[in-house]
Amino acid sequence: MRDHTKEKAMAGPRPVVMSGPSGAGKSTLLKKLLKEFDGVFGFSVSHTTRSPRPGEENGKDYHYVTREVMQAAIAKGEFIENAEFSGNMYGTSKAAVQAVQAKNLICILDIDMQGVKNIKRTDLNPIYVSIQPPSMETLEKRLRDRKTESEESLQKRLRAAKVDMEISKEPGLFDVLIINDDLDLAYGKLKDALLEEIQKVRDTNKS
Ligand SMILES: Nc1ncnc2c1ncn2[C@@H]1O[C@H](COP(=O)(O)OP(=O)(O)OP(=O)(O)O)[C@@H](O)[C@H]1O
Ligand SMILES: Nc1nc2c(ncn2[C@@H]2O[C@H](COP(=O)(O)O)[C@@H](O)[C@H]2O)c(=O)[nH]1
Repeated sequence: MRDHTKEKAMAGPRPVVMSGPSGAGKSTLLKKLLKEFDGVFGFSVSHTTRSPRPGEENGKDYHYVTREVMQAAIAKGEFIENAEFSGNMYGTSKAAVQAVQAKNLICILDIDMQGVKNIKRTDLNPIYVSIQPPSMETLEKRLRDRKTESEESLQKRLRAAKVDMEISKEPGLFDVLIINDDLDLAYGKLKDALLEEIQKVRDTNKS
């Protein structure tokens, strides 16, 4: 069967992969982008086996599924990438990316470091953006203040963050590395990095 993900990836605007430690501020920044650039960006809704947090919506923030359902879908080849993070499964389905690309929008993927490495093996050809916290201390404070994690989950995320912060320094792994200290400054840098792609979508939509 033909893989339409590949055809669409080549035809439309380049997707954007946002990665970085849990708590660095990826969701905060991408939500600002989606709000300011309505009709330019679309979010790739991942699947996860973790439970929804208060305020999260099934089908909007994630597709919340059981491990059995997710494993079966992976076995059927429905996922571009998948990973185990902090005791749960996460993955990007082909359908999630296609849904955004079919609307000719810039597809944003919020994925962990394993996801980045796996996407590198595909021909999705995204712009790779790493969002990093100013320090481990700030990251821990942000995660604690967010009040979404148990102590066990928090410790797992902090351990993963240390590894992520080291690997993200690897030359050539990311196109853009943003330290999210002051939110407005970080958001400005993110917009600057994506300006060319944003303009392309706007030009296409005008014509
Ligand atoms: N520049 C900033 N200054 C202060 N607080 C921030 C900043 N950016 C984000 N935050 C806060 O830090 C917390 C973590 O941010 P966010 O949830 O966006 O991180 P994330 O990288 O998406 O995490 P995860 O990978 O776990 O989903 C949130 O409570 C958010 O409001
Ligand atoms: N490899 C993938 N990683 C993903 C995906 N969706 C989210 N994530 C990453 O998981 C962690 C934790 O997310 P949280 O919502 O539980 O805080 C975070 O680093 C996300 O970037 C995915 O589809 N694939």
